[in-house]
Amino acid sequence: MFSLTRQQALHRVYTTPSPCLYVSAHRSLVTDLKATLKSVIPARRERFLKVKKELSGKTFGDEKTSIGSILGGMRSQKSLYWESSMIDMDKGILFHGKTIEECQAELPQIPSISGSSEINEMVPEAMFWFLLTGKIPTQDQITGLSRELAELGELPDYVKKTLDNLPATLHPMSQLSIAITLLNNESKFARAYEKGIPKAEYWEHVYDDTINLIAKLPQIAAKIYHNTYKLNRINGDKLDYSLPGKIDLTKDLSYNYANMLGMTQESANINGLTEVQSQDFVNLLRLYIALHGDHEGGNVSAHSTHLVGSSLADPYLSYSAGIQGLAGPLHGLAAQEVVRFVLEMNEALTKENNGSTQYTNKQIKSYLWNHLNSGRVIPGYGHAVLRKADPRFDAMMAFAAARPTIKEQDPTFNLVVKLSEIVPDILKEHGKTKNPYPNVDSSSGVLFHHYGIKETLYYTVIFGVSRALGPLSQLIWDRILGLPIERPKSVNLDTIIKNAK
Ligand SMILES: CC(=O)SCCNC(=O)CCNC(=O)[C@H](O)C(C)(C)COP(=O)(O)OP(=O)(O)OC[C@H]1O[C@@H](n2cnc3c(N)ncnc32)[C@H](O)[C@@H]1OP(=O)(O)O
Ligand SMILES: O=C([O-])CC(=O)C(=O)O
Repeated sequence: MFSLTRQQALHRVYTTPSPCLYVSAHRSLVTDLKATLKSVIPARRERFLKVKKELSGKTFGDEKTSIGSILGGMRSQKSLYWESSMIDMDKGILFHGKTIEECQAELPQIPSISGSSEINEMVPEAMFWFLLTGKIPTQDQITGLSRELAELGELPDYVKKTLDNLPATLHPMSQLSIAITLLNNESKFARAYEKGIPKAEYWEHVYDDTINLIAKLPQIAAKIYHNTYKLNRINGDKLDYSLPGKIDLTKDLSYNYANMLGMTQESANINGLTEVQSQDFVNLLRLYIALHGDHEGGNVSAHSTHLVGSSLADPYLSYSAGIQGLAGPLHGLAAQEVVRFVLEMNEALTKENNGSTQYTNKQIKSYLWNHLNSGRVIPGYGHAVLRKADPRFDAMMAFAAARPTIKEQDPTFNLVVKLSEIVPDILKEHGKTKNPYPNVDSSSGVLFHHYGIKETLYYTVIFGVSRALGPLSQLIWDRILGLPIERPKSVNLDTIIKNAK
């Protein structure tokens, strides 16, 4: 008698449409594309979820890949080569095997001007040098690199003009990706490729483009901030697009970024910071940009940069793709979402308390439950790889702890700290999140907020200035090592079912 193999039986179970779905698809009067799509969704969704539920634990044929991984964002699948950093799910990020504390102790810092803040931080230039070479740079090497970046920092006119003409309503991250894409006009790699250079020479041009891009990011970012939020209207309708501070060739990248934002004593000092506060803000940028530079290869921004670069698109186009991935709320945009969430919660609970900010933990918990029950995530919590509090979160908190006035004077900061004590237990009780602890995005925006950068939608742009460090250093290595175009195989549900083992 004809008998089905186990594979065929499985295939039949998952491919026979349920009678009611069959009927409803027949009955619908399909008149346009969207309606047609709508009519096929229920059966296809039901089948997908059934396969996901029942076959996730199985492997695809004789391969090690689990079906859960194919259908679930390739979580924990080892399929990318990345040298500069690796996440240990309990220890957090290790840069060439070194913890954040070790990097802070070993990487060069830039001493503050005397009379100002005594606490200094590692600088992004040193982190970039370390990520790219695996070697700890000397102070002199860093001074030289800072100078080189400062000399390349000025934007070409066409980039400035394009940024000046973008609508202020355009999200700062979209502006950032546009400006980076425009710089493809400068690409030495694209020009050299057009001429036809040997593969062994690719990396040198990718290196030059990378340095040029990293150098220009602070001015792009400062311009986006001023164009979007701080434009001065003069003479009625004439707009002043100039930045409140310039690039100082003797200074490091973070100082120059702060200067162009107008946050130093030497610039317009737009928020009226004291000398110590503006030194601290520069140090905040140094720490933040160094810390956020790399988080192994699988995160969306790093992976997008690597993927697009694998087609031999130049570093500008590749990193612009990375920026677009960073702009998603489950990734870098969480930096803005956290502060928005905290401010909205504060407003709602203050209102509920008839104008008093002395609301209770019980009220906070109930607010969090309402938020979760409405199907939304709590921004700044959870992680795809980490299974403990993000050590970058701890490092940012340590920055704040070393400056006691932050805690003494800033209720928003204190609310973020309070949430970090309350949310993990709520998420554990909620029972879905694999990591209920705060990630790096919980801590960063609120510190920028503290120094007067209150425009929440801007925070991820600062992330974008940083994230260039790791993915672009890996891109240089991709070309040194001649890595091929990335092209994994995709499979449809029928094939998955047929091959489930
Ligand atoms: C720099 C960075 O990118 S750090 C991450 C920044 N992003 C955020 O802070 C946004 C909030 N966090 C999240 O959405 C997630 O934790 C992510 C995107 C970071 C990781 O996603 P995943 O690896 O899929 O997490 P995980 O496996 O724990 O998810 C399981 C379930 O818990 C839910 N979950 C995860 N984190 C949270 C959270 N913070 N709040 C509520 N629910 C959550 C997921 O949405 C998922 O629900 P589902 O089964 O209904 O789809
Ligand atoms: O690693 C991730 O998936 C997200 C993250 O924290 C980062 O990219 O910094």
